[in-house]
Amino acid sequence: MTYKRSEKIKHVNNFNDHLEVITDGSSSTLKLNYFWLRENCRCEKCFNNTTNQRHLTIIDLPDDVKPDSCSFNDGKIKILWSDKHNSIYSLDWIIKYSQPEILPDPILWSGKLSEATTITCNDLNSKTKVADLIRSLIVYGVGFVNGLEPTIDSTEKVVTSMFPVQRTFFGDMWKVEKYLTFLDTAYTNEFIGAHTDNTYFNDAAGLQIFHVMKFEEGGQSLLVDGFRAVNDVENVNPDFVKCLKNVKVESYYSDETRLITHFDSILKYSPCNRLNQIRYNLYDRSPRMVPLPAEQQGLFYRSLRCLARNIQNPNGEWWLKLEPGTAVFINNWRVLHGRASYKGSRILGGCYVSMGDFLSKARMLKVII
Ligand SMILES: C[N+](C)(C)CCCC[C@H](N)C(=O)O
Ligand SMILES: O=C(O)CCC(=O)C(=O)O
Repeated sequence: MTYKRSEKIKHVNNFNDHLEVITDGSSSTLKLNYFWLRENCRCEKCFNNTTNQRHLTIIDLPDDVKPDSCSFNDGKIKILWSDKHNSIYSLDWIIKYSQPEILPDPILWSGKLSEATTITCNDLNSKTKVADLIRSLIVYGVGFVNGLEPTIDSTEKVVTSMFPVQRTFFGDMWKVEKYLTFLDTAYTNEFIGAHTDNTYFNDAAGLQIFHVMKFEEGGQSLLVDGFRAVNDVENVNPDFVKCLKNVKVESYYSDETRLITHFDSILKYSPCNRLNQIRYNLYDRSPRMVPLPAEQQGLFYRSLRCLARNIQNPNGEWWLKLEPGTAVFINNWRVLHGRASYKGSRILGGCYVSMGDFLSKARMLKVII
């Protein structure tokens, strides 16, 4: 049930451990736990309105706190609590924090995606245009910015006009050629199949920005909607999706100076059980399968192979040629990327942006409310 903002209160009823608020904008009822209301009092004694942090801690309050009296008018609910504290709550605040954040719904795609938003460098001063790019990254997982100079500086300027760059051991802005600066296929001229990055980090980058600044032959880019592939697996066998959601696999990066590993599931879901992230990288997956018992590894491999077949389904692949001057922005929690092998010189610039910083910008521009 999604409540609209600026609804009106029709009734308020007190129950043993919660308040029920009936509004004129929706058929159902808001059920508000008394302790939740009391510990979220926004008066200056309970809450620091400068730092947006609570003053009180939950053990400061009696377990059985409940209203001695309760009234409402003009979109506000006033409560005198049994601990003799007075609180005032706005209905808009209650509605905002009584339901999940509202994001644009994802739209699954296969093959060439003409609906992805493209903006130009000149659009970066427009909140509306930047919001369009961000919306495309939530709805489709892909967006483009063109009009760049074919340089790292120009790429950095475009990205940092919207988001801070996420630093990893690869650096802040990276420049990728066929020299093994790091021990990864990306730093060769070989084919790379569809994958998401950073499965060996706890916090996989939310965005990956690629700008092919120079190329000679080959090196086309591949994009695949990971959420579409998961949907296809669900249609084959829901138990495979459940397995990929529950089994945690180890990924790793190893070179002479570092060994980075991280255990996590390939599919991760939001608290509302919506697919929130795919962490799929067959290249960086570690041989270590424990603690998964050997007798359960058969189901895991059947599940992963089903996902791999759907990811590698040619009908779902979008092959595109990134030209110097155009940067592709990829939602690395949803869309997989890869590239064809190439000959001669090729220079790829880019960077990561954390999912936290991306979603924060989306909230500031009201793409998420
Ligand atoms: C993007 N950049 C070239 C810096 C990293 C390339 C390494 C990607 C790594 N296999 C991963 O999946 O995280
Ligand atoms: O070279 C490319 O276009 C992409 C390389 C890649 O897959 C990566 O850096 O994760």
